[in-house]
Amino acid sequence: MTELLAVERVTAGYGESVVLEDVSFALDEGDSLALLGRNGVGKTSLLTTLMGLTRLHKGAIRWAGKDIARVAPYKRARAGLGWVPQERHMYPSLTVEEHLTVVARPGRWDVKKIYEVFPRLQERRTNMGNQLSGGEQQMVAIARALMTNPRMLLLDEPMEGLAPIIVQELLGVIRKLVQDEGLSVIVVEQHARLALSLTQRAIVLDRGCIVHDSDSRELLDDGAKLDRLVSVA
Ligand SMILES: Nc1ncnc2c1ncn2[C@@H]1O[C@H](COP(=O)(O)OP(=O)(O)OP(=O)(O)O)[C@@H](O)[C@H]1O
Repeated sequence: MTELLAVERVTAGYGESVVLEDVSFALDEGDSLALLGRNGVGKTSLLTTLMGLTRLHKGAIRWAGKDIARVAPYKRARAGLGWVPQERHMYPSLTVEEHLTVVARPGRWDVKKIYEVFPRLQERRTNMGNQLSGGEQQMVAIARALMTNPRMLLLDEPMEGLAPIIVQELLGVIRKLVQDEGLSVIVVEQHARLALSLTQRAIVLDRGCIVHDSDSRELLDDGAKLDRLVSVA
């Protein structure tokens, strides 16, 4: 497999403050990673560092073989990093379909394919951004990122605040993207077991450092260790 993303000894933060320290990992095309850890350990900051939205103090970030440490966020998005932020960012004046078409870039993901994977969005295609449930908004946020035809999707707590039945529906969709479509993903999730069930590999952060890196299966099978690593004391 070809290396898609390499994070090498990255130390990053906000201004002078450091929230990620000496973080290293690499992912190949098609890999799926669960990024776990307690609140405030730096999971979101790792995603925003990949997008170029924090200050990189030290280290290197390589994307498809190129150093992107000094590349602007919009160019990283254009190069194939599809970020789905926690806040979802719906526009009340745009319909579901307009949310999708305004960001469309050429590639295998188009509105037709989106509706095959998210039939619920087809049903809601003429609804405005403020006429959607939380789960539907999350689906639009993911679908919108897919419309840019990314090579990797960065999902920041996609299940947050959603009812269990919607979590199951969304889980099915993300599983389809990872397993059937072979899309590379990094999933930040408080629901650690759900994230582990979706991915091949897991990294756990604690206070900005990687404290665990293994197959997702291995961590899922060791419940005591998982609880020790991610549960609130
Ligand atoms: N824009 C910012 N400016 C300054 N500090 C920030 C900013 N965003 C986050 N931080 C700090 O960086 C640290 C890591 O936060 P981050 O949101 O990355 O953690 P997290 O693991 O994603 O947490 P959560 O699960 O609560 O979202 C925290 O101490 C937080 O207060």
